Amino acid sequence: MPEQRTAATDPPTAADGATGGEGTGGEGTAPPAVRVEGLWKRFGEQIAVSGIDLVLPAGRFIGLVGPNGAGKTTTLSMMTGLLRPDQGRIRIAGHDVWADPVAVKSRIGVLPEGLRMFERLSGRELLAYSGRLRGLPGDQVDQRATQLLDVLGLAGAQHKLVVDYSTGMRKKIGLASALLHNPEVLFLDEPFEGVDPVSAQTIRGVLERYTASGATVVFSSHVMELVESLCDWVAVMAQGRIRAQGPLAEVRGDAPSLQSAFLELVGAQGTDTGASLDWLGGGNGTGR
Ligand SMILES: Nc1ncnc2c1ncn2[C@@H]1O[C@H](COP(=O)(O)OP(=O)(O)OP(=O)(O)O)[C@@H](O)[C@H]1O
Repeated sequence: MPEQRTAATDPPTAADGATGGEGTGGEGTAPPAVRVEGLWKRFGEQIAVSGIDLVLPAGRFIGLVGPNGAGKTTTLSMMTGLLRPDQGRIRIAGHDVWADPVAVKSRIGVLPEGLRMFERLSGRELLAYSGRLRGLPGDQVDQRATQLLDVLGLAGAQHKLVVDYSTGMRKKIGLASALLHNPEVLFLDEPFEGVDPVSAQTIRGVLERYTASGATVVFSSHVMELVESLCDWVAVMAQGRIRAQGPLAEVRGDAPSLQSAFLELVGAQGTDTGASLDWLGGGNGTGR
């Protein structure tokens, strides 16, 4: 098992200008967007999340990366109040997810994995429903919904039922719904999966603009090139543990790319890349 990258696993200090004491209220000392302490989750014999600590500063574009089964979705589900931890504490912008759920839910937007939506609503009806559920006035919901549908290229499909949307369209209407109330922190589980390059570029633009205004995006992905080009902060997870966290450049270290740093951090270098599958391909007519 590789060692943790010590410099990058230390929580950021006030000197980073990124975080400070929890709700101390002083200038430049806003609480981090997310603070996780001693978080555990077990499913039967399987430990999905193994006592992790994380500090994700506000105003950053943050990537949570890790191989399949690392515990990313489980962690995001606990951060957003969708799954109760066995042990540990999570605070969003200084508010405890389980002790103060209303304060937390009003501050976050969530695009979960395998998003369940009210599929018999049209895209526009779904946004109207989400906005009203968030307590926004009707005219504001209408205005924001129109703008989001336009920007995300869904205006032409706004009256179509969500059940008839493609995978990418579902991601986009889910994102619109998560952004409608202008949350402080946006959690996205694999937001670019199934999204075409043009739509991905649009989503990217929307998210970059959103973080530039001081909001925080936390998203999970396996696609290192994407994380490297979008994020300024990353947390690397493997086997339920945090292997590294910190500014992208620090986590990447001397490695030529985030991909190489990632392989080293998760201990996947030298993994069998399929050489043992010597029967595969070649068209030699044997063993088929
Ligand atoms: N509801 C569940 N019941 C049993 N085991 C679960 C459940 N949810 C997750 N796990 C297990 O917990 C571990 C972490 O899963 P998780 O979905 O959090 O990983 P992930 O990093 O999001 O993976 P991927 O990138 O493949 O989506 C895996 O071993 C998974 O099988």
